[in-house]
Amino acid sequence: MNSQTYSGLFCVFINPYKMLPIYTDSVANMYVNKRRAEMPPHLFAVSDEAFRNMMTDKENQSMLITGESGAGKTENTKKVIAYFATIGSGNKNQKS
Ligand SMILES: Nc1ncnc2c1ncn2[C@@H]1O[C@H](COP(=O)(O)OP(=O)(O)OP(=O)(O)O)[C@@H](O)[C@H]1O
Repeated sequence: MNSQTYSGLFCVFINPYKMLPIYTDSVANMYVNKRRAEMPPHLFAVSDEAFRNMMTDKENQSMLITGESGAGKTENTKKVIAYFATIGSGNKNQKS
């Protein structure tokens, strides 16, 4: 089950209110250095794009995480930070 889809630049997320195995390190590694179209819609794809743009353009990046109360903003923000920690710590899929 995937509760995420794209709408233009946005990744739309429906809060599943249950723990899905979609935020594991192995899933994170699958999104490293991938184009959007190569993988199913995911917060990690947006995160990876921001990270790559930061590294390529040497510019700070912003991510807008918005939604009504209880939509999952806090949880998703934590997942984004965890993704940056995962790829920032280096892994076999990451280009130097
Ligand atoms: N990705 C997720 N998977 C499973 N459950 C989730 C997920 N994201 C959020 N939830 C559930 O929804 C609840 C509310 O999420 P969260 O606190 O992130 O919302 P919020 O948008 O930050 O809310 P508020 O604006 O009121 O602070 C969480 O406590 C959790 O139970």
